[in-house]
Amino acid sequence: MNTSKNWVRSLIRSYTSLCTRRLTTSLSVTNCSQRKTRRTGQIPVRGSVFLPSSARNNLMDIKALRQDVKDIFDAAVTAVYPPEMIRNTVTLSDDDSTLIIDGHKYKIDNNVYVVGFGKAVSGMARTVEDILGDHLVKGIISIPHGSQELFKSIHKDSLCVSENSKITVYEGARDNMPDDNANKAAMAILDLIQSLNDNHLLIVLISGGGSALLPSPIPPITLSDELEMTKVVSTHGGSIHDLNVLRQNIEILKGGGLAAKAKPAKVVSLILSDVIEDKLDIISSGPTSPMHSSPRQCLQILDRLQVKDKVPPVIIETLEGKASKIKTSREIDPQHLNISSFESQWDHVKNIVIGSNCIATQAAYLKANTLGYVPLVLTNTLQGEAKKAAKMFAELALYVIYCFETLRPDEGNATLTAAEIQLIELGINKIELKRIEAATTQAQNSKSGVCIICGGETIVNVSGNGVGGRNQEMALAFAMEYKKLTSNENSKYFDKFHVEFLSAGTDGQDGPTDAAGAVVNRYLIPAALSSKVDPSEYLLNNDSNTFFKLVTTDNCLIQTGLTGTNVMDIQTLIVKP
Ligand SMILES: Nc1ncnc2c1ncn2[C@@H]1O[C@H](COP(=O)(O)OP(=O)(O)OP(=O)(O)O)[C@@H](O)[C@H]1O
Ligand SMILES: O=C(O)[C@H](O)CO
Repeated sequence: MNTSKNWVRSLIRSYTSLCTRRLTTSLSVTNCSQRKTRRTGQIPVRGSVFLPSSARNNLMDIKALRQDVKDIFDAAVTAVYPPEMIRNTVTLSDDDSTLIIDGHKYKIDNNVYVVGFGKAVSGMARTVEDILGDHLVKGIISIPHGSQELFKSIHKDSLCVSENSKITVYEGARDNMPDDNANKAAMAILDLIQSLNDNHLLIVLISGGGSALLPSPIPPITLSDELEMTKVVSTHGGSIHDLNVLRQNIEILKGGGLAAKAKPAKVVSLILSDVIEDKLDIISSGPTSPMHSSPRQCLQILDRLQVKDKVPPVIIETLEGKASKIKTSREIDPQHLNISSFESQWDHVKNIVIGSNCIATQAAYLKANTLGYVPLVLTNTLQGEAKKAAKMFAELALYVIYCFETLRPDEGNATLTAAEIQLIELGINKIELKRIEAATTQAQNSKSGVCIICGGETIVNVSGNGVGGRNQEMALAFAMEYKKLTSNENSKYFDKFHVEFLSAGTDGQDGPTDAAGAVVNRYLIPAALSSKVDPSEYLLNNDSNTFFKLVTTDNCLIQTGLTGTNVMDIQTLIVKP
């Protein structure tokens, strides 16, 4: 047997043994009682982390790769910058008489109104007003507390409404929770839209965070009942989908309510999606989208989460009352459904998604291509535990390395079996594996690297008391997992590859930190360990941000500042020989 085949065999053996070991290793177990003795809540800082000398020899390559991965993320965020997206979608005809929105024409004559709610709506509103000029009669937007001041302080004035704006700005929903200010904004919006007639055009600006910024409980439910329900559902395992289905059924303006109240005015919604699969009824609870849920489904959600006795009784009574009487469009027997009358309820409305995670990852793809990589968008629906996603990315990095290595003519593809099994278990399907393999072949032929791009939103069940976010946690977990996977007798083969992994939020803020996310490579963990900093302690304590702040010579934190947009998170993995 020739030497290269021996090498492959030993690689299979060590890979398989690693897989077996991994099944019995748990990264996520946290011993809270141990940490109760810590007074500060964070692991004490033991010194800074410096790059090892092996890394310093490769410094130029490492720096270039890190810059590339950051540039790819920047390109993704820039593509969904609210003013750009609005300008790409909305134009005024040369004679100033027609507004063209996504190809649809609206005759206008000083008869346009604007309402909006969401974290990215401020910049959208500014641009719409700039385009409309005198055609805009009046507007109201509801945006997060302190955002105008914040955008000004970071010199992003184009994200703030102008000084003499006709748009009234309400700021509220501290900590993404419905509050009095947001409720006042919702009631002002309700008054405005109810005053419109069929000569009016209403532009609705919607982005993530809009649900909390537009609370409009149907009496006798009160704002505090709604707040209580929001807290209970989100702290008992309810997803944003669960929460927004409930909101659709207990609020005036959600679940299509805004579009219904604005009738007979024409309604055009410009939507920046922050949810998986861009579901219109879920983004900000779908104020201008047909509702696909019913009170009965709401009761089932509360049953599943086992919170029926924790939610204010008035909400349960309302839902039960409605469930006994009302049928939604979905519950009506299709044979008896009068399709034309259902559609006519909606023919005054157009919902247009102007920005999404898909658009952002597409821009990342183009940038990676320009930088000479072979790019691949793997998914826009990455979900689940951040640590589990990290494991998947580490396995993917290894898989790409194996593809690069086994593409050598005399080595066959035996090594892929163990890697494939592991990745399939982690949710990557065979077609995706084939796409990665094809990209690697292309990279091999063009002597470049592979760049795998993903988007979506993961979760962290925070059990520690450190400071971090889901993206920083994923980046740290990736670095640790990659180190673990490659620390065997074949490590010198893995050392022939540069691996750079970034995970960051497009809104520029990852959890309650001032970073958008983090970028890591294989030097990080050895550097930390040799500086007597144990990364696993930080990971267990959900203290990724503190950990990355220690890495002083190799800036791992992505610090964009608030970007003014929000289309979930982006991950980029580069593997280059
Ligand atoms: N110490 C921590 N380590 C890791 N993750 C954390 C930590 N503290 C909070 N998080 C996570 O941060 C998330 C909240 O952060 P963030 O505000 O960025 O998300 P969001 O509410 O989904 O808003 P958006 O969709 O606008 O990003 C929570 O899901 C929580 O799991
Ligand atoms: O506001 C909301 O409901 C979430 O951000 C999803 O759009």
